[in-house]
Amino acid sequence: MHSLRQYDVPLHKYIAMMDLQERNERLFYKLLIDNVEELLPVVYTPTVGEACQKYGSIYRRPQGLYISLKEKGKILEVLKNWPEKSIQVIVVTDGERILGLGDLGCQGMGIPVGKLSLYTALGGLRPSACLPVTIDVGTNNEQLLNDEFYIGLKQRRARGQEYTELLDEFMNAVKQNYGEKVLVQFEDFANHNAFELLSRYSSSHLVFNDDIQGTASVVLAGLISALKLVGGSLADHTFLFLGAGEAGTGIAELIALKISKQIKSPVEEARKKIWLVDSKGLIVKSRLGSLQHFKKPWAHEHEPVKELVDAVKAIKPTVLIGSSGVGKTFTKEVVEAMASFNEKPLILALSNPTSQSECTAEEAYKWSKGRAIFASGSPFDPVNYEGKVFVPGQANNAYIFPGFGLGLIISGAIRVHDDMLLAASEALAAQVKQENYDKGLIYPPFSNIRKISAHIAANVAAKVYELGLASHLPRPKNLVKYAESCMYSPVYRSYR
Ligand SMILES: O=C([O-])CC(=O)C(=O)O
Ligand SMILES: [Mg+2]
Repeated sequence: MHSLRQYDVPLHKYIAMMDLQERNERLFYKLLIDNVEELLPVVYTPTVGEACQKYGSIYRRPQGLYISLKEKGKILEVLKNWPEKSIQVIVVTDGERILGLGDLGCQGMGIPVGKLSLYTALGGLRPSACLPVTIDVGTNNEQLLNDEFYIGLKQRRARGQEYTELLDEFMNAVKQNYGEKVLVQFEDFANHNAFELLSRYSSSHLVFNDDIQGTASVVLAGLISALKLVGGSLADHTFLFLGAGEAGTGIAELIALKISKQIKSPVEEARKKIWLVDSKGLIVKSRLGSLQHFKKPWAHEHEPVKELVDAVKAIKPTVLIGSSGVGKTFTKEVVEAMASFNEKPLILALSNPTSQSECTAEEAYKWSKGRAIFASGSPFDPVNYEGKVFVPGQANNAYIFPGFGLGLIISGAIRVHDDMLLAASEALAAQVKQENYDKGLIYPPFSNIRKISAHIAANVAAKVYELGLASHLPRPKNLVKYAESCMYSPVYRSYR
């Protein structure tokens, strides 16, 4: 830590951490686990975003497995080249929508690598059981196509049948090589492919889309927990989203599912409390003809509204959620409007990295005169507003996916079910303590994350058993203890 702290530039810390991961993996994880709050922003969001943007020029040693269009027909062979044979979790991207930074092509590899480091550090999966994969189908990023240091195929993205066949071959090869209990986590695909891949493989493979489902679960946890501060039940609230992509519609769907279970009515009824704004304005019935399929369920009866601020004034949400990947969109006017009709406006600025955040923590507190309950996807430092210290929470899927994955692995789950996402949300929300609420936090601190992950894993595994989707029988009695006992710890073996 002493050497790492010599670097002022976050990217230099990132490079030093990657070098350490290569040189001494145990020490890397020991450091990360013991200093999680300090190092998470280095190996993960936001620094990993900058690392992906500059991946070609900071490249030292290869990490992860690249599968390109050129390997079509030979993917199984390529998988067999990977030195580790017993893989439990694969995180895969095609780099088309890296965080809120757009198409970074092959340089998106930083994301699977970073996510899997967290699987080990936060969730206790063995490093050797984790496989980062980047599928290289080209990039439409002109700057990268003209960059001499670009590490991927220099061609525009393959689409349609060529793309589908490559992904299909990959998914089949994965199942053939590692069996049906390997978890495949899709990460940072563009909307059109993300929804399609999840629905295509969710009935044949153990698949999980972190941006759709992981984000949904972490946000729902934050909302359940925030009810302690704002009062009422979930069904008493009105939700407005800026952004109707993977995160936005994923979160909206999970909130609706939770509300429908609470009020014992169909999910269509619950959806009426939830409104989405996309780049063309409020999603309303009159736009149905031109909406992408994943937005259609959110088209409610209302006159067209173009601007977010006007949608806020018209809908009067109690909860405002930013998930569009576009920064600085929660303007002073938007936050002030939220604060004008809410005693404690709940504002979640989820887009990553920090540059894409809808507003900063300081802005949320200042513009709401210290009344907002705020959390963001990327971390912000505590804010001193008029003598009071506010600690913003980090509503990042990193709270959920490591424990969620651990729960699937220890139970030998063969499929993911939405009820498992609800189980993860409830477990996370239950970990928020009074001392956290006192600081305005709706998430527990990351410093306890391994314990939190064990609780999430246990609740998820319990649901896997309950749904009859577990293959590891019999069910362990104490699932929290069992989850803890399965976790990898970076200790040296003792030699005599
Ligand atoms: O990586 C993160 O910090 C969260 C995430 O999945 C994304 O923004 O795509
Ligand atoms: Mg992501």
